[in-house]
Amino acid sequence: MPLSEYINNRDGVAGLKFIRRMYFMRMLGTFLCFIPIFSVLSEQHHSHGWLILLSVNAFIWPSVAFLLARRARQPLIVEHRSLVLDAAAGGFWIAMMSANPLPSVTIAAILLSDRLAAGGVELLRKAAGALIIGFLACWIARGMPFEPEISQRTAYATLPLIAIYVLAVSALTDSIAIKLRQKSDELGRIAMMDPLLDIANRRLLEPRIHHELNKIHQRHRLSALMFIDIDDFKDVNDHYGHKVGDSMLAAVAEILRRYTRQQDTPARLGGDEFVVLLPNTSVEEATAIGHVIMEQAALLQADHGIPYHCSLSIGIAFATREMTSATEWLKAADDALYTAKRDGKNRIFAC
Ligand SMILES: Nc1nc2c(ncn2[C@@H]2O[C@H](COP(=O)(O)OP(=O)(O)OP(=O)(O)O)[C@@H](O)[C@H]2O)c(=O)[nH]1
Repeated sequence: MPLSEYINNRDGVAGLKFIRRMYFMRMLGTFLCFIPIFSVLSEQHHSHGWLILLSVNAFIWPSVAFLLARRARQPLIVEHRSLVLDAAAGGFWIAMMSANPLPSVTIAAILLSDRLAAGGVELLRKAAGALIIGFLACWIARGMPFEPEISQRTAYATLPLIAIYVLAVSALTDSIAIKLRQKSDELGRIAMMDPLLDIANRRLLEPRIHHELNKIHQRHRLSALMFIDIDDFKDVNDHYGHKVGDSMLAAVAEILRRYTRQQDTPARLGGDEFVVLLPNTSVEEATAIGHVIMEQAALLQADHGIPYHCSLSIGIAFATREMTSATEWLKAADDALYTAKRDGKNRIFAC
């Protein structure tokens, strides 16, 4: 992913960070390019004026480009323009060096690969065009000189550019890759969570149910699926509004998080329906957990000021070796819940 795409997805603070990073990279790049270009120009006895212009390009331009981007309404567009300008300047200095091969090829390759990383193929195309135009304009104006000889001094002067800049670009790319990985992990986590309550959703629950079924098929053990539904929840919404309904859902989710064990997976399926996967759990243990959850829900009215007595119906189903899918097990738990509701609500039915 090009840097610009990464930055486009981020807020202004991160955009500013990007501009700062580019400032550092431009300072480093122009300084490292300055050394071999200065070496060639002085060997070719260019006038002081050109050496001063080179110094301005190397030491003043990076700060100007940084300020332009910082003050711009659309800093990224301005920064991209500066990157294209950098490429044109690179072409110009290559022509001024009479296309001296080692520094010319090194500078062109670094400029172009850097632009590819920063703005993808589109920026690369623009930068390559600017580099060629900058080069041809200056080269033709100078009578198309070519200087194939490389002095030892220029060869050594090019080495820091090759070594240090390539390392710096790799370090920058690595730090961005780490950030992208962290972002992707965070997005993965969000995708598995219910957007309203801080609790797992079906996307996380179903693979876990499937995994548990596989375990049950491998070695015989008892595991339960608990289906929980708030009784007459529609009345809560109708009488007290959705906000109170939402607080009740959040409070029930909190109870499920607190009163289930570490190996359990409490999740919200949708609406006022919750499911808890209880691996390696006996009938007594599952029923005891169900009772604790119901007792805590009954306390919500007094403890959390929820203006409605909260009662729950719970259906518990144990996996059988015949069950092959999460859907089958969920259906068995849903059927158990239906029985609890039908028998008068505010109760547990286990099968
Ligand atoms: N506040 C709130 N309400 C929701 C949300 N999602 C679904 N609901 C409401 O939850 C209610 C679910 O009601 P049901 O489970 O069908 O019926 P009930 O009133 O609970 O009756 P029983 O299940 O028979 O006890 C509906 O009124 C939905 O509009 C939500 O995120 N927030």
